[in-house]
Amino acid sequence: MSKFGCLVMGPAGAGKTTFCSALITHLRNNRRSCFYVNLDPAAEEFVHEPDLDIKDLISLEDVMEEMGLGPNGGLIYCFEFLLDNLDFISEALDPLTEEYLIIIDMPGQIELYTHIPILPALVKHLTKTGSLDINLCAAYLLEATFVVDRAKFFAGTLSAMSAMIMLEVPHVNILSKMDLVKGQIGKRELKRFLDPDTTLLDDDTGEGEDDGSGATTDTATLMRGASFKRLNKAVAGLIDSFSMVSYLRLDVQDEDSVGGILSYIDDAIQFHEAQEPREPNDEVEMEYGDE
Ligand SMILES: Nc1nc2c(ncn2[C@@H]2O[C@H](COP(=O)(O)OP(=O)(O)OP(=O)(O)O)[C@@H](O)[C@H]2O)c(=O)[nH]1
Repeated sequence: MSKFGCLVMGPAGAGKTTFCSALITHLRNNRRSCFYVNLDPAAEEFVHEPDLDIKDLISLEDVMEEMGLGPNGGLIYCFEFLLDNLDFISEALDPLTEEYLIIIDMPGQIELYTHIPILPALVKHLTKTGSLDINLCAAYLLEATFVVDRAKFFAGTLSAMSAMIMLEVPHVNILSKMDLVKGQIGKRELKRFLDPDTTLLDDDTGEGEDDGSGATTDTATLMRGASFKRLNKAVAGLIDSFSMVSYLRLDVQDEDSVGGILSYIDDAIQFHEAQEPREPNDEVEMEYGDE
């Protein structure tokens, strides 16, 4: 029996749970079934109650208290415990038919996506034949407000790429909270972030703006000096060579935006084998300010 799922990832506060909730509302409005899995052992509040919640297996609060661990060490302990108890997931997901979209809400600790091999082990269990065999798409969220700080945006893009490389499942990148940049960035400029234009890293004037507070803004946070320029160039080359990096725009208040992203996720899942991904962002349809 085929199963379909979406693993929702991204840094802390990127809007993962809000996106899951918008997806569930959209699916229900369109009479589609979904099964919501919360894998964040610290998450407390949900618009839609999870159908499966890691907290019923282990809670971060208990781990921190009983093991004397901090929040990050505690989270890793929770995931190691989950990997030792994968039946908790299998037993819940096994009976689901292909009518369901399984939505998996992940925690935001960046370590999970970059340098600990816990996620690949989990994804392997979810996707490989012989276990659950779910056709899985990863959705990686990055906050649209990062576009005002290019160094931050490209660092976020590198972490999205890291997750992409580590998991080896169909992957969509999403710029979340588009409402927060509406009216602040022109269409042409926005397009340079949606299909990351690495010359943005060269646009640094080298001076930065000093607002008199001792802090500097925007381009001032980019690295400078000859060695930093070389590093920026190497990062740009790496992102350029990875031609699949592009972002979809998410505005959770806009039903069409949520529906559009769902259709990319559906496509990524269904046509993974066809190797003919759609080209996102050929047109920027929504208005996000004047040129
Ligand atoms: N303006 C705006 N705020 C949003 C949007 N999505 C989420 N938020 C807010 O951003 C904050 C974090 O949202 P969450 O959905 O909890 O983010 P998360 O990625 O699940 O957070 P963690 O699980 O803690 O990593 C909340 O205060 C949300 O209300 C959005 O599209 N627009």
